[in-house]
Amino acid sequence: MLQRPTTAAARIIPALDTPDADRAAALAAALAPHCGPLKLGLELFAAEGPAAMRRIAPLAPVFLDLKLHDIPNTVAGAVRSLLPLRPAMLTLHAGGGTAMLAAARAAAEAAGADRPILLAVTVLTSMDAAALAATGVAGDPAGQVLRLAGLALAAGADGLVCSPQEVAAIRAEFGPAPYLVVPGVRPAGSAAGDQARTATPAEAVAAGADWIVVGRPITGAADPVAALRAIAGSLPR
Ligand SMILES: O=c1ccn([C@@H]2O[C@H](COP(=O)(O)O)[C@@H](O)[C@H]2O)c(=O)[nH]1
Repeated sequence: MLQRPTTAAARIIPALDTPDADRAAALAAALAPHCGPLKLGLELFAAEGPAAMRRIAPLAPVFLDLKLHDIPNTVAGAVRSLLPLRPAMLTLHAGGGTAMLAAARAAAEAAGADRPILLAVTVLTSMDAAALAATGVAGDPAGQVLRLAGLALAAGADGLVCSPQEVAAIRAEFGPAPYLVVPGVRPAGSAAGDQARTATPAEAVAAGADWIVVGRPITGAADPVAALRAIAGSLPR
């Protein structure tokens, strides 16, 4: 399994959110020497499929962010189908429940010591309290994040995806063991876009994030490598 990062730059996971495999590969080649894993998500996988993964994987460990969410048998099958691509990290929705997460873990075990880190997505960072309430979950998103975190870790998830605003509470409740991967980070002055629960990269790492996921602030910059390096330079040592 992938080890925790030991340098500031290695904490940064750029999100290669584009439907264009050539653009993703060019970004990956430029960014890989200056960052940690590279994130391949739904936009690129839906457009280009496993071929995109095969192009990116030689450059860096790949965080395959497909957010699996289906009945246990189907998710276990999807995990088995993805294992030959050798993702370093793989996401599932914690809301899929205990049986789904346990089935994913059992399927991933087939890859032995090289299996991907299984990350349970708690509450999407684009959701605020009102958006969450509209789904029938009243109250502060942090309460639901902690509830899903406990369920997911007990079911066999290795770590969690959460917003920077819940990192400290998760560390206080679950300690140092779970891998925490944190999107929704925004350098000071950059646009939040559709992200609702944000903080700066430095705040996320200071709170206890292992990795931060950064998409548009890097990929939308005139000089993505310079943007990435500026974020790395802002992180606590
Ligand atoms: O709760 C979540 C889970 C995943 N993501 C993903 O992270 C990146 C963030 O991109 P930005 O451009 O920096 O907003 C994106 O690929 C999402 O799919 C998330 O944002 N929140």
